[in-house]
Amino acid sequence: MTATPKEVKHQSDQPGVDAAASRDGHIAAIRGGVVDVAFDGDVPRIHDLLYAGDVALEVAALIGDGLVRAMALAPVRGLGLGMAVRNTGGPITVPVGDEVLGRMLDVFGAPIDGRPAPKGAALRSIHQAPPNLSDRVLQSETLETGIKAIDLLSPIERGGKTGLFGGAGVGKTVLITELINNTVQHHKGVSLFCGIGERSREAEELYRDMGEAGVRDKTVMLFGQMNEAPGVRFLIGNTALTMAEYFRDDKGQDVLLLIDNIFRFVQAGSEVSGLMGRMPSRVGYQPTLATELAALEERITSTNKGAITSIQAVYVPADDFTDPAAAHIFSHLSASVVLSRKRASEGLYPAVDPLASASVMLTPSVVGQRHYDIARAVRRTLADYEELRDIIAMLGLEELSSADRATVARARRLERFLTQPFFTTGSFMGTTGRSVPISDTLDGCEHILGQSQFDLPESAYYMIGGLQDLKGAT
Ligand SMILES: Nc1ncnc2c1ncn2[C@@H]1O[C@H](COP(=O)(O)OP(=O)(O)OP(=O)(O)O)[C@@H](O)[C@H]1O
Repeated sequence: MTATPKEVKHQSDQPGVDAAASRDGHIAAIRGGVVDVAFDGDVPRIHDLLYAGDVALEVAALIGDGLVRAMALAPVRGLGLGMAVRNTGGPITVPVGDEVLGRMLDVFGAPIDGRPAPKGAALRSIHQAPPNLSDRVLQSETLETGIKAIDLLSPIERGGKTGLFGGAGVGKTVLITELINNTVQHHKGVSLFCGIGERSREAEELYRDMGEAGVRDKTVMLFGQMNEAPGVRFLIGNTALTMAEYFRDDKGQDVLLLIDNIFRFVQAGSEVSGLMGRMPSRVGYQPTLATELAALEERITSTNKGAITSIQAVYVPADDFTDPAAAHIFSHLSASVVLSRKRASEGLYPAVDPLASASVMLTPSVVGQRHYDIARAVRRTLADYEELRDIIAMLGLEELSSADRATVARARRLERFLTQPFFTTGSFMGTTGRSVPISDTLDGCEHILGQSQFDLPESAYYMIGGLQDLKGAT
């Protein structure tokens, strides 16, 4: 490693280049969001922050002969070959502490909410090692969300990582916003929202929603959205983790970390990798996909000082769950809520696929025997119904045995009972949201599973809260 002097001296020794102190270099090549910089004196280290004018660059590879390859963290418009580049001599640092609460910040921890920069906060490098294995703790407690399908079939682990998987437009963002609405208010510690590569307007909407819900002052919002350079989308997760780690390690607080959308982090890594000249691997992804993802995901853990509970939306390209990005993300999670296009197309929101969603929490020792048995019975009934669907399509419902007909009646009511109106969609659905305690969800499912004849039509079970709402329908 090269020691770099703290002060930057400017001296002109090249025509057209105004700064060439031992720490300064000049642009040798520009390829999209990747810039090669040549240094005559000290060569920067990996992760050092460089500036070409006011465009920030982060060193990603050392090529040799004084040449480094860096990711641009802003549009490279205006940069030219030979332009002077200044090495700051250290990595990106961001403010950490209570000063960032209630703020909307970018990858540098700089404000994007129009208010002055957080003052007096300590600065910390965004690149940190994950905690030692011996410091990690596993918890066996669930985080109740009030969303029936999730609490019943894929309970979220407190201090664990949950993924919300789904293709385009099946309701990931709506679900994560509802989870914020239902959990942030009751959460005792702080919450961090990290927006990666999604629409910029969603950031603005969320900021307003948080203000309206009165939870903004215990929340930090970080955004590297789709209009930003791939380098920003790649690093914003590290910025969020650095702030989360401060609350966990220095303040001993519990942190709720919501990420929308972790797939965009992988995608940004693949954009950068292509520009860096690495050969693509499976399905065109970067060869370093697994290590890049692990470097980020391994930092999201709970230690004996505090817990980080994370909920991550995962875009699944072309609804293909075998996609390497989706498969790798999956391997880091303790619960996965899978959203299905078929359910969304039938209006069964939230479009949770009851057979594909799973959680390590769904064991009798954690959720209790009754919950476990009901969840299994619900799955079995829905799986049986899936098998009967083809027969019904070919021969009609009348050809089924009376036992099978009862299964179909139960399954169709369960499917509808597991839908629920959301608070966050109230404005366009014209309904008020419902948060359902798990005890009501269990009672409702148990009731449906125990019947073979139903007085009420299927539609009575659609978009309600607990069974009390059903009584209202009679
Ligand atoms: N719980 C719900 N209740 C009613 N409508 C919903 C619900 N969830 C999703 N929708 C409908 O589906 C649309 C898409 O949802 P959303 O934007 O959350 O999808 P997404 O999976 O995040 O999509 P993208 O991948 O494009 O970001 C919403 O605008 C809404 O019309």
